Amino acid sequence: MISDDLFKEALKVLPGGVSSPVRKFEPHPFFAKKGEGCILYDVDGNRYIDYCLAYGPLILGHAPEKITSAVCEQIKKGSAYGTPTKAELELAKLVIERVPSAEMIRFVNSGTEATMAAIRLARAFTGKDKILKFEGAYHGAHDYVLVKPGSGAAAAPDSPGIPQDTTRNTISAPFNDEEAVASIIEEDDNIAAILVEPVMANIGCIEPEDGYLKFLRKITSENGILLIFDEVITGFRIAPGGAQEYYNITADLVTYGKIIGGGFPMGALAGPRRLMEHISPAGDVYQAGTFNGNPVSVTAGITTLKELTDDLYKELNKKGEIIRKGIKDILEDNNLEFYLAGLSSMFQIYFTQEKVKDYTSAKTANLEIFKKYFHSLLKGGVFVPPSQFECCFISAAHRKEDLNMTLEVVEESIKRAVKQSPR
Ligand SMILES: Cc1ncc(COP(=O)(O)O)c(C=O)c1O
Ligand SMILES: NCC(=O)CCC(=O)O
Repeated sequence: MISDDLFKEALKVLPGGVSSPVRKFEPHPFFAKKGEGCILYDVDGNRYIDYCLAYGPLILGHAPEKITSAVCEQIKKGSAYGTPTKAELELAKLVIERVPSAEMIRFVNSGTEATMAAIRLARAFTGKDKILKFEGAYHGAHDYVLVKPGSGAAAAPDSPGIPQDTTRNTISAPFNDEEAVASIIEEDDNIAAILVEPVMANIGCIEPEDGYLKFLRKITSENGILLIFDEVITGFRIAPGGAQEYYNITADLVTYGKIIGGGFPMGALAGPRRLMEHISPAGDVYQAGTFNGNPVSVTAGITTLKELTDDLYKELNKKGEIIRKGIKDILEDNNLEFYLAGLSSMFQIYFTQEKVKDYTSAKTANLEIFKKYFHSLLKGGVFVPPSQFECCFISAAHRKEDLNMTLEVVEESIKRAVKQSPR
């Protein structure tokens, strides 16, 4: 059966034909058959150089041999125990080695669970109710954070089904705007935490302006507010110690997901002992899960972190530079002033001439051009997330030839998309 037929079948049994809204695009998504290195194959016989990489976790590419064999060995010994394991202790230590601010860690099953637990802990610790997040930031699909969210939820914001009593405790501010945050804090002494994606990667890829994270650190410390870095995307991607290391800022709590599970379901919440010891059963802030610290995910996480050496990060950064320099040249050669964003092994082109620094400027992007660009890339054998408001990722498995081939397809696709779209 080909993707077209499978999608028709899927629509009958899966809401929207998919298991997560970001996966849907017109006329229908392709159905994946297998992934190998940086290549994703579909059931229709196509192959794509993959820059979606399952939305970020696959930093080593699809099915890396070391992970596959470690995981297979683990599965033979059991897939869940409901008891502690030596492996989760090993992963905890590996994270703590890389992330100096982390003295303790709680493993959960997703980024969503991690931010939910972080918020609960922050509220319990500070005795305050509200959280401040940023417009266009996505922290998962739970009630506390679906206020002006990014990613797929940007198209359908403020989901029905969330009590106003919940969302009234979530304030959002424009990113990279010091005054907005300062005035909210001045007027409200009931803020438990600022929750921030240090690099906003769910509305494309927006870096913090110079000094912005430092400002957040200072204003939170001065006002008894916890600073939570949501590093579900940046964690173990932009540096071994994530955005805390990259920008040299120490957050109070950090949430992880994606890469930490080595391509398997996992999230985590990490921080100093003084905070983490409030989590049950050490403390009374309840957090639990049947699959927390699942040995299969933990094994994949350990194997992945061990592969992520300084040399590998250098290589990944170099690949990011090749792609970004290549796209910059394409834009210049064609007299196009679109905004190119990215760092390390992350990138996105915004089809706008504005400098993108927050949700409002990101929203000036021409989505018609993006759609044409996306479909043209797909036709040329390059898969990126199907939304202007997601980020593209590069893996250790992408080779120079893949990057060069990609740049050819990108050039053709940008030209075609612009030509076909009235501006
Ligand atoms: C920054 C950030 N936080 C949290 C999440 C939620 O993670 P998950 O999809 O694993 O629940 C995501 C997912 O994309 C994310 O990008
Ligand atoms: N950047 C948004 C995501 O990664 C979400 C993935 C999903 O829900 O499938």
